[in-house]
This record gives sequence, structure tokens and C-alpha cells, in this order.
Amino acid sequence: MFMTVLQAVGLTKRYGPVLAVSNASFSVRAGAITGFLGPNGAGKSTTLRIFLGLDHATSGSALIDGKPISEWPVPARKIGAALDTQCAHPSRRAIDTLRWVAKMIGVDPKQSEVMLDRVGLTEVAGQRVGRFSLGMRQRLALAIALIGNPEIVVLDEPMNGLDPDGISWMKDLLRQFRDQGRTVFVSSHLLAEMEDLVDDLVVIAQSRIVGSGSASAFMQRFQVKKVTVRCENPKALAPALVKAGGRVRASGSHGIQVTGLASGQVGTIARDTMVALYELREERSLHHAFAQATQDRSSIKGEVG
Ligand SMILES: Nc1ncnc2c1ncn2[C@@H]1O[C@H](COP(=O)(O)OP(=O)(O)OP(=O)(O)O)[C@@H](O)[C@H]1O
Repeated sequence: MFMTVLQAVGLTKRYGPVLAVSNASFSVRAGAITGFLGPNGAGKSTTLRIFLGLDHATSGSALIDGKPISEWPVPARKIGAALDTQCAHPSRRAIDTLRWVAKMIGVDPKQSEVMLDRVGLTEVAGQRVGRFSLGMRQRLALAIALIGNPEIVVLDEPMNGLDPDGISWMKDLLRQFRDQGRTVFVSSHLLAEMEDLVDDLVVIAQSRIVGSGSASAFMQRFQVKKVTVRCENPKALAPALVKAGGRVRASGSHGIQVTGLASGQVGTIARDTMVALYELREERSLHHAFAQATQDRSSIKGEVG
């Protein structure tokens, strides 16, 4: 039995004719990193904004430890958020931005230096935020989210604009936060970005929740195996693979990419059709898996964990 810290119950948001979030119900477990995954426009930001009281639901509820955000006396000390990298005034220096936030939420302003150091911005503490790159603004937004020492942190696409080193730094920081028993709810439109980070997933597509639960269960269920073949005669092998139920795509003069068949089946078919194999390699395609999970909603219902 796990403790739920964030819970959406029948959450719906309409913007005029646009249904941004449709009857979404899910829960986020305490002490875990949960990825909120969905293609662009799926309804992730809207859902997060409603949790944080920045937008009102048309119907349903978004609860933080059983209560809407409006009922928490100092919300920033319960739940830190980085939803928008434009959150800081461009003419304000990074350090002053944090001091101002600290003051607003009743935190010792000295924490501002500590937080800037934690997100790797000490050297640019005196620079105006308007001159920051997207990656620097992501770091500052994270510092703003964490300065209240919250139990929960909610981040909207925090890896956007970070280089590979920045991404692994961000992931390490979120893991440390989780390892202190805190909760992370982080959105992304890229499954690959989340793969080695999250414990759980909530997947949304076209405004509806299409799955939620343990990330490993999701990966196993939707990971599609792709078999890469290089062979003597692709023109002879491809029809035999299709006949056996595979989907094939030519790749270079001797290559075929096959989905829907395991590598052993491909090898046997190649033997039966007397085609010599030069290479046979099986890969898991998370990208394809995510596409399948979010496009073919009929195949997933409710919990996958
Ligand atoms: N303020 C608004 N007014 C009108 N429509 C909106 C508003 N905010 C969001 N929408 C629409 O609601 C839908 C969901 O948008 P949302 O930004 O929540 O998706 P998202 O999954 O966060 O996508 P992205 O990753 O592109 O930010 C989209 O069709 C979007 O155009």
C-alpha cells in the first residue's frame, strides 16, 4: 500500500470548444519520481497548472495530500513548481529573483545563495535573467521550485534546452530529491528522456489518461522489439517475413528493419528461404512503444502497473 500525494479525480478542463483535459483520474505516489508523459498538446501543462491553482478545472478535482492547493497555508513549502522558464523578471538578477521568492514564502534569504549553488548558477548570480539561455532559465526555475524546501516538486518539461551534461545533472538532482523521501512529478513529451529516471508513469494522449502505474510494467508492455537484419538478398527475405506477420522496412542496400517478429523467428525464416544473414540484431524501440501507447488508446485501459 503506498501513500498518494497528488490525486486527480475526474479532472476536466475546457477552453471554449477545446477539451484540454478530459475526465482525468490518476494518483502520484509519495517518495517516487513519476513521469507525466504525453505528446505536445496532450494536456500535461493544463493538468499541472490546475494542481498548482494557476487555472481552474471545469469539473473534477486536483488534490495535494487530500486537499486542493488553495487550502495549503504556504503552498510553496508543500509543493515547489517549475512550469515556465519565463517565470522570472528579465531585468532582475538571478540572486535577487531568488531572494524575492524567499521573502514571499517566508524562507531565510540566505537560502538563495545555497540554491544558486545547488543548481550551478553561482557564477552568474549577478547577471540579469533576461540574458540567460534556456538551459540557465531551467536551472533558475528549479532553484525557485526548491527554495521552499518542499515535499513535492512538479516540473513541466525541465529538460528542454539542457545539453546532455545538463540533463544528467538534472536527473541526478531529482534522484537525490526522491532519495530523501520526497516526491517528483515531471512532465515530458519524450519517453527516452524519462526512461532511466522515473519509477512510475502517467501517460496522457489527446486530453485523456491512457495508462498509469509502474514504469517498468509500461515499458515491458509497450516496448516494441525491432530486429535489424543485413542479408544477402533482402528482396527474397522481406516477403517471407511479411507472410509470417512481420512489418518490414528497407534500410540500405542489404538491410531490413523488422517489427512484429522476434530475432529467432527472423533467423529461422532466413534459413528456410535460403538467404544468408550477415547481421541479426534485436533492439527495443521505446519511441515506437510510446507512439503505440498514445495513438492506440483502445489497447490500454487504466492501470498498467
Ligand atoms: N489558455 C488556453 N486557452 C485555450 N486553449 C488552451 C489554453 N491552454 C491550453 N490550451 C489547449 O489545450 C490543449 C492542451 O494543452 P497543454 O498545453 O495542456 O498540453 P501539453 O501536453 O502541455 O502540451 P505541450 O507539451 O505542447 O505544452 C491544447 O490543445 C492547447 O492548445
